[in-house]
Parts: sequence; structure tokens; C-alpha cells
Amino acid sequence: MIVTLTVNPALDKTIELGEPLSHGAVQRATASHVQAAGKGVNVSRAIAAAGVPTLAVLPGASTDPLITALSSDKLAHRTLSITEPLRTNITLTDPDGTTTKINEPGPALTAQQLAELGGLVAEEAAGADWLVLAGSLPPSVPADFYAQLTAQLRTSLGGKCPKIAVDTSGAPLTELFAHSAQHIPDLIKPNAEELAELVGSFDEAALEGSIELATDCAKKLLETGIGAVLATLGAQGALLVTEQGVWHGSHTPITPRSTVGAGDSSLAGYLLADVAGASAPERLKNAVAYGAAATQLPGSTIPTESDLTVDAVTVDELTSTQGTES
Ligand SMILES: O=P(O)(O)OC[C@@]1(O)O[C@H](CO)[C@@H](O)[C@@H]1O
Repeated sequence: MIVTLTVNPALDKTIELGEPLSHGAVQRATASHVQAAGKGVNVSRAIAAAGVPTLAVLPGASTDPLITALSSDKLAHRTLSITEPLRTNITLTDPDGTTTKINEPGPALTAQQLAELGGLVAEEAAGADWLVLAGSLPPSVPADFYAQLTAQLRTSLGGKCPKIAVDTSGAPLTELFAHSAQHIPDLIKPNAEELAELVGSFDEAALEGSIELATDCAKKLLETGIGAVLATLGAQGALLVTEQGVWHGSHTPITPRSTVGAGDSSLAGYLLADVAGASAPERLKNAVAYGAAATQLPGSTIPTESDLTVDAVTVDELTSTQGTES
């Protein structure tokens, strides 16, 4: 079972433009579609599509369009009832696949609502394989929410605490490493920009362009005691850095259609391989295959196994500290 928590879910509205986006102009859309999303919801979608049990935990009224869409999509979910509407995020897609994304802040949550959400997660995640904490936090939520929740769950669930993966950015990401080891998750999935934010010394373009630089940054994070860093590097593929070794995975060149949800799909691919007992390089291979498949699909569409081209992924071992990882 893989449980996901999306504190700030979103209805993703994708608007396809017939001409490249022109700032300040009136432009006509050629098509538009809406999908219930947010990072954790997207991870759950990919996992459910692969036939593995998953549950998406999120705030939202039962009548909110996002929640009714999850029900009609038959995605297993549990909600904390709130009265404020959830947010809508807009993606504008140029004909060449370039995307412009505008994310709303989302509804505020009170301290009591956050405590209740944490309680729901503790109930649902006890005994699960993985808990994924994913996405931005709404404006009122303290930046250390993921760090504190990680520590609380480890204390309250003890041996029943699942492995915890976090995919977020900005202060909620840096806060993971600002407390004790108990607050540090088992896995993070930064992109190049987030890796740069974490190590604070390189920019995104430099990291995406240099596998060596990205490896050095991810290895620095291992010193904090984190189990694994899965870094997604856009067209450069992805890196998996663990105590046991470092692997780089890449896909043969693809024509991108929309990168929205590609990182979520990569994380889902990694977790699916992990719960199936795959080795580290196989987990990375599946992550890269899922990310590449998502990039070739429109808007926030999350891939199913039939969209994958696993044979087009190459994984190279860059260094190994303890022989072969199992
Ligand atoms: O604002 P956040 O929470 O950082 O990101 C939200 C979001 O951009 O992430 C998903 C793609 O990864 C989309 O479904 C969604 O709109």
C-alpha cells in the first residue's frame, strides 16, 4: 500500500494554444481539459493505474469539483472536510510543448485542521509500505509541516511507520534538514532547481547540465542520513544516490508534450519498482521510464504501464561504495 498526502491539491486546467504564448495579447485556445491533481494525487493515480493499492489523503469538501472528479475517476481517497474551495492551477501549452504554469496559493488550513489531517494520515499510513508527502503547502501552513509530521509519525507509529518520501520545494524542503535525524525522510525527489536550493551553491541550469555536479550535490545530502535521493534532471534523465552507490538513468531523446506531472510519475515509477522488490538500478530505470512517458502525454496526464518504453532507458552505475546493491 502506498499512501499519499496532498496538502494543497489542485484542479489542473490545461489550455492548449494554437500560437506561442504572447504576453499581453488576446489568444484563442484550441483545446482545454481539466483534471483533479496535485503532486500526491498524481502519484496515487500512476500507482492505481499499475494495479497497486494506494490511497490519496487530501483536504476538500465532498462537493468540491476536485473531490467529485476523484470519485468519478474511482481513485481511492480520504478527505478532511473543509469549506473553502480547493485551488485551480493553469497550464498554458504552446504548440512546441513549452508550458507556462500558474499555480494558485490554495485555501488556508487552521492549526486544528492540520492536526486532523495528520491524524488521518497516521490512521491510513500505519503498516503501509510508503507514505508520500508531496507538493507545496498552502499559505497558512508552517514551512516545517512535512518535517514535523515525519518525526511525529515515526514516534507515534513506531514499527508500523511506513518509509516516507517527500517531494516539495522551497522552505518545506529545506526545513526537512533543519531539525533532528527523526525529521529527515527516507527519500526525497528533488528536480535540478530544488537540488540547487538545498545545497545553496549552484543554479538549476548548471545542475541539469552536469551530471557530476548534480551527483556531488546529492551525495552531500546523504551526509544528513537520508536513505536515498532521486534527482530528476529534465532531458538529462535522473540520478539515484544512496549509501550503496550512484546511478544515472537516461531515456533516448523524446518529443516533449507536457512536463507537468513528469516528476510525480518518476516518483511513482520508483515506488512501484521498490514495492515489487526491484534493485536500485531497476527502480531508477522505472522512474526514468515513467517520467519520459508522462512528458510525452498532454497536460497533467499520468502514464499507465502501456505508455512506458522501459527498453529505451539506459542506467549506468557511476560509483559504488558497497558492491552490488540489492
Ligand atoms: O504548487 P505545487 O503543489 O508545488 O504543485 C502543484 C502542481 O503543479 O504539481 C503537479 C505537477 O507536479 C500539478 O498537478 C499541480 O498543478
